[in-house]
Amino acid sequence: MFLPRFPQQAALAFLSSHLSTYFTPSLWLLVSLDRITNTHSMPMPQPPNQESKEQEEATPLVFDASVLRHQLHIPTQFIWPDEEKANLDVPQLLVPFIDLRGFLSGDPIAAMEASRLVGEACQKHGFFLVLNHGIDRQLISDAHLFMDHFFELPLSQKQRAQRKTGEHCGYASSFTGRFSSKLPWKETLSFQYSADKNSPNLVKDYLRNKMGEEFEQFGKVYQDYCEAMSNLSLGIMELLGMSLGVGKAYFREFFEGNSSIMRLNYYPPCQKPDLTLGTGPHCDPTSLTILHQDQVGGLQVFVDNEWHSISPDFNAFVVNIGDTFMALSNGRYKSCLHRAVVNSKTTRKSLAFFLCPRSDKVVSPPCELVDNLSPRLYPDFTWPMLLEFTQKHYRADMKTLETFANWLQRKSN
Ligand SMILES: C=C1C[C@]23C[C@@]1(O)CC[C@H]2[C@@]12CCC[C@@](C)(C(=O)O1)[C@H]2[C@@H]3C(=O)O
Ligand SMILES: O=C(O)CCC(=O)C(=O)O
Ligand SMILES: [Fe+2]
Repeated sequence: MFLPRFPQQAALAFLSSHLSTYFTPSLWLLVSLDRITNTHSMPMPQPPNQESKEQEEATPLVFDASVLRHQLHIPTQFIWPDEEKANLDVPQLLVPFIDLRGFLSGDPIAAMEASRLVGEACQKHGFFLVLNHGIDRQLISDAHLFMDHFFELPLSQKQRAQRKTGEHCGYASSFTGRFSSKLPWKETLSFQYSADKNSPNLVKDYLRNKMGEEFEQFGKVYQDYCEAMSNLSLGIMELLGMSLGVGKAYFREFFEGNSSIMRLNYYPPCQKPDLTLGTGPHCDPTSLTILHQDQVGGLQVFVDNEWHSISPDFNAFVVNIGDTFMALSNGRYKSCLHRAVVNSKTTRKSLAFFLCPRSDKVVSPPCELVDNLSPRLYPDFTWPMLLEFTQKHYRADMKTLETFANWLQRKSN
């Protein structure tokens, strides 16, 4: 159900998010509030008529999964055009499983082999999996468990951390405030992480301040998780540096003190998964993404003109190159289009750590990667400049850096 902000319906929206705690799903089905408001009669499933469609399109929306899941028809704003619609049955992507055990224990031969595999995958599509990464299993399980606690809260409580217009952190139920079509079927909670020694508790403090004292433990889990992700990404930066022939210290040092973004993606079941998308096609504008998906599956990557899936594996992290690293490698390594599909039965969760350089770092490739045969592809920039661009221009193709470069050029004229 959509919760338009007309006075009478706003009251119902409020009621719905509060009463959901006490009403069982079967009761909800009987007391379908929108049907009562629109027709003053008990619900009879019907296709949306023109009038209700127009009303739906004209009013701001709230994505409340606890209510939406009982709707027979999903709102048009979530229906993707035919050429972009999800295909749930796609071939698997061949991605290397990179065993980090030897590298992490200091074995130089294992490090060479791991960097070779990483380099190969990054030239093809920029996706690979890491195993034996050294991250505590309990920490990963806790990070998933605390996601359930958060997203199962009534909407009004999650909205304590509401993402505001122009900001990229906080709680967002879909992108209802930002876009009016092709909306993703998901809720997210995003926050900033800093590896700077002067901000040791950024995540913990942010979550406690937004959500209240009782979220102390919640904050601690994600503070620890981000720290673990930051360390793992610095290790991967060593492998990337070796594979590009600039030495293992180069990118590691570049990302020390990183100022990154953590995002919890929560995809409720959708009654029409073939019409919707959990996350629309995009390239990550950030540097490196380390993703942990639960056992449900839904991540797809566009390679060789076709969507491919990456199956979930609790023991593995999915790593992908983002646009910022593509620029740092002077285009040698690919930032690849990907998306997430949803399903009709099970909620899906993923934890995404987006590595970003400290805000004052200039993104410029090392001189070893620039010569007559490989001239500079992108201008110098800082991460906050690219972030400003992606917040103002939604992109669903692989040309973000080119369009960003033109935008920078126009801005400087
Ligand atoms: C649809 C989008 C949301 C996003 C920007 C983008 O155009 C593509 C990726 C998304 C992402 C992922 C990492 C964090 C984030 C802030 C970013 O820079 O790129 C988000 C953007 C967002 O949520 O606004
Ligand atoms: O949930 C997923 O599998 C992918 C999410 C994603 O691509 C993102 O958050 O940028
Ligand atoms: Fe992504």
